[in-house]
Amino acid sequence: MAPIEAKKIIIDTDPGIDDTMAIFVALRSPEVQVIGLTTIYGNVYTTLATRNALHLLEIAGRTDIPVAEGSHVTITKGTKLRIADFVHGADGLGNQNFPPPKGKPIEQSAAAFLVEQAKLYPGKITIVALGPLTNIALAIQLDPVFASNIGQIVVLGGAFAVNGNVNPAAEANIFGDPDAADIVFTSGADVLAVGINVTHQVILTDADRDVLASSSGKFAQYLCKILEVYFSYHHDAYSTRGVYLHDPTALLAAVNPALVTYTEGVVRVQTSGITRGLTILYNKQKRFEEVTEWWDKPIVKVAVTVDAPAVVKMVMERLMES
Ligand SMILES: O=c1[nH]cnc2c1ncn2[C@@H]1O[C@H](CO)[C@@H](O)[C@H]1O
Repeated sequence: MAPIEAKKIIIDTDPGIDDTMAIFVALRSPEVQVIGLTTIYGNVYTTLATRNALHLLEIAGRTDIPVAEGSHVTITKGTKLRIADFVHGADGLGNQNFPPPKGKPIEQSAAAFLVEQAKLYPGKITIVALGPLTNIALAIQLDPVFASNIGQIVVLGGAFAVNGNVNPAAEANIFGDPDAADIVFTSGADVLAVGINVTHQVILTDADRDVLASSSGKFAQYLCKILEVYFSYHHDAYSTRGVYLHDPTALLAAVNPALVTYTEGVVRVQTSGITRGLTILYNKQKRFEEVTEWWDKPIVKVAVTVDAPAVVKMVMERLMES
């Protein structure tokens, strides 16, 4: 039997402590081949996201993987960005003051890289989008066939029928660029949204962190250095005893789709007002009298359940390998 070809993935990322976990888990997942990282603002500004992405690949010994720098502004050229340094530390990596990386990003922009790779491997590439969706929306605008060329876009974002984490309406990645998110959700691409309604079920506990700390694995050791800021933020902001594994859950949904179940419908994003960033899924159960903003838009997938113990187990096992 021919060996199963590893799924090609590009991680669009704003590292970020949980981004770091997701990137490391991806590099330890034989089911996928990471063919590039593209960077975006969110947890940090884009320049720092690029620096951190290069640094993480150097830590992992994977400088063969290209990093393409993404947009510094929103899709509407907005420069007033919301940066979650209070969740990840000022450097995005738990205030560790790591030395600057030796490597450089490639010349191509993130959007151009995404377009090129989707053309090279039509239907074969999965984008795992861990930050605001500006780069993906730019790729959609750059190339009219990008949405059909791309295999799947797994979006870590949205708060479907639950409160957000920026405010009661909005989840951070969608709030970061709601216009871009609406472009992606209505593009016709195969989109799977993994929202915080799902990722808030996946918790790495204080006890799990102790187990990680006892591992001599390179990734486990590195993570234990940077996790403190993420844990203390969660202890202050939520009453959970542990941290949410947002980005690793989305990544593992791409690695093994059987870890989540999903429903299908049309997703629109509120782009203005007090509910800016709100994600609303129309489940197609009612035929409305009126023509709505949802009616003629393509269907996407929205995750509804996750096998949380399996996700935590995979994250732990893969991070603890030496
Ligand atoms: O409270 C928060 N505010 C802003 N960003 C957050 C918060 N909690 C987690 N994240 C970051 O945003 C994504 C999930 O929404 C995750 O990538 C996480 O790192």
